Amino acid sequence: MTIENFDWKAAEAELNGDRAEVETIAPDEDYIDAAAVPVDDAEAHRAWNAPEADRRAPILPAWVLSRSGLAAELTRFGKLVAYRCAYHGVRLPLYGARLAAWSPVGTARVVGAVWRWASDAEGRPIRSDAVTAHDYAAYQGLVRLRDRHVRFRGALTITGALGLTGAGLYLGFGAPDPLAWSALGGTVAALGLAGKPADKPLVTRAVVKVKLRPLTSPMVEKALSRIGIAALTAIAKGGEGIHWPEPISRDGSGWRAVIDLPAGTTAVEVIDRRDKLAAALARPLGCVWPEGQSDVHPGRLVLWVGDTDLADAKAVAWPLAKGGTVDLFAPFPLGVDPRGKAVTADLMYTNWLVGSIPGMGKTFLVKLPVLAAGLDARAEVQVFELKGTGDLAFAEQYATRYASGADDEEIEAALIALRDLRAECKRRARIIKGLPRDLCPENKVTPELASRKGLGLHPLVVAIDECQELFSHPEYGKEAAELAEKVVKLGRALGVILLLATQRPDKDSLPTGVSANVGTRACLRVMGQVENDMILGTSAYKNGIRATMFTKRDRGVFYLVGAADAALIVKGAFVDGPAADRIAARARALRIERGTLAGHAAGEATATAAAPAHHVLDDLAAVWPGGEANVWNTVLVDRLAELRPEVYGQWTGLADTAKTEALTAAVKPYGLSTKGVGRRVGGEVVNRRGLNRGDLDKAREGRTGGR
Ligand SMILES: Nc1ncnc2c1ncn2[C@@H]1O[C@H](COP(=O)(O)OP(=O)(O)OP(=O)(O)O)[C@@H](O)[C@H]1O
Repeated sequence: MTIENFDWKAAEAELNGDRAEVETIAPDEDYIDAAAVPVDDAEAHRAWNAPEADRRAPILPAWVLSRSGLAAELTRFGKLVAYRCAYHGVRLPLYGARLAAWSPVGTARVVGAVWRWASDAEGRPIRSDAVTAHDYAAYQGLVRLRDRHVRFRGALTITGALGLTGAGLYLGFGAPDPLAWSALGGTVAALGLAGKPADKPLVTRAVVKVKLRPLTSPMVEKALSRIGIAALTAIAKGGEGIHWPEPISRDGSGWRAVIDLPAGTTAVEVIDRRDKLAAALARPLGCVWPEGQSDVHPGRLVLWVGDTDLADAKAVAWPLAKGGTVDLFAPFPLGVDPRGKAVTADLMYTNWLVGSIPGMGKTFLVKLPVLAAGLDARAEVQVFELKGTGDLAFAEQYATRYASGADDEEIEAALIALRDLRAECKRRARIIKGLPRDLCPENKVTPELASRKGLGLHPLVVAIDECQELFSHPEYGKEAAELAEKVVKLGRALGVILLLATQRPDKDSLPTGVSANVGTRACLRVMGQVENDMILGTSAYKNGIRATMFTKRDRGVFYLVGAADAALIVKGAFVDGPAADRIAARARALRIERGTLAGHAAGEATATAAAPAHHVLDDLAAVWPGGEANVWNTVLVDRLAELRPEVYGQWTGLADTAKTEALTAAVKPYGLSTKGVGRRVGGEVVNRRGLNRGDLDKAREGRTGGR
């Protein structure tokens, strides 16, 4: 059966098992095709056991669950109260003057009201009626009633007046000043209020409420039909409509609408016209955030419309600014999404790339992982800020290497660091290879291995801000690019993390081998597709992940790719200079306590030449003569000197006893001690101090004393 003459009613009846009479339409002769296959197979429909997928709505809105969301609401309320107090506070003299001006009228009104009450004025019309009706008996009764009222009320009024006069005299002549003035102020205010003209307000309004309308489906449909996408424009003319898989709901400080666009229209097309959508919804651009949900299908659009412009939102506080430490093997806080929900990111097992045009908050963003690494006492941090403004100078307090400047000297320091990083990667790879499977099941650094002092597998985070200065350097650029690519590819699993930030993401300034292999990408505002894809990854732009849509006002706002399954829009936490210094001081204290403050932070000169990373225990294992259980120290010292003359060469000139003592002292901090080892030399047994291979292996596994 072809699509055109498919009988839905018949098929539905058949699917429902109804045996109703169904009229069959004979297919047009022209369409008869012996080999035709039914497009909609009722049998297959019936047999298909569709998997059930529950979509559960959250029990509580996301902002209630997020500390930052809640804090944002409370702060907004607090600020409103403070603003109102300030607004009315400065107008108090004006309000006082108004009350004073109205108080004579108020006095007249109060006196008049009391007079009318005391003289029983309200009974006057009834008494007049009795006179007019010549009803003398009723009149006499009313007059008696009036006389009783007047006597009683008159007495009360006179007593009240005397009381007030007495109080006035006391306040005027005997009372303490504050009481007298308060009473005067209160009386004038009360009389002023009594005399206030009905059409004149005492206070002017501090906050004129602009009532935002909730987001409704007709509003969204109308807006979508006006953004210039043919299939959406056709909705208004009766074309295929959009579908609503979920009701429009409150989400954080905004509305969230989930929309299935007409068949063949993608969310990316709408994202591309975000400005037009904002105009059609009559909301500021920073309030309108369309996103795709490509894991469902490319036509699924999630439209979030905030109450306030993200660019106007207050700077986001960093939860670790006031206290706390970080475990780099768990995510650390980075900022909030447009809904106010906290966003976290990982630093372990993933390298970072941050990019944007100048002045959008790149360095502020780099601060966060650098500070987070600082707050993990195990981590070693190296910082190279190649702009020379000292934006990351806080890290000097705990970084083992630090350089700030755009001159060859600083650029070379970064290159040397990369060389050392490659050597460090090799060393770590060798150590990890040598570790037993149960200690290192996945051939990568685990939190336990990173915490073991002495193994040298601690997290090593190296940040290079304005890395384009290094990669585009005529002399060092090529080597740096090769090294960075190797480190990015190999270091991840070994706990060596590279954090690169650039304001010029093109292929000369950011080697493609590096940009293609980075796991976490953050892109603040960029101007074009090429830069966007350089930072966020190939096809990001095509898939609607476009940092080009951020405006000049969106400082600190970025697309984050790689931290979660989907790309996220994030407003980064804001840590200013003094706050960064305070956090860095905490990072330094953590290292002092752990005994790992070293390098630049400890006042040591930063390595200017590539000093290969090494460890005496690893070196001993490397030079150990094959098949020997016990080896003399003297033999080992000679072999070590051959392996690393620059380190152990100083021992070669020593006498045998001195050599033995030097090695004994060098291994002692790691719990390894020498013992007597007998060897037959020229037919005689010679006893000297030496090491045992089993002891060495044990010491390598659980050694202490280093980082
Ligand atoms: N998360 C943020 N929230 C609010 N404002 C921010 C945020 N991050 C940065 N800014 C603002 O943006 C300005 C520029 O930031 P930053 O110096 O990090 O820019 P940059 O991209 O590194 O610039 P350049 O490339 O010139 O160094 C800062 O002075 C700050 O006021």
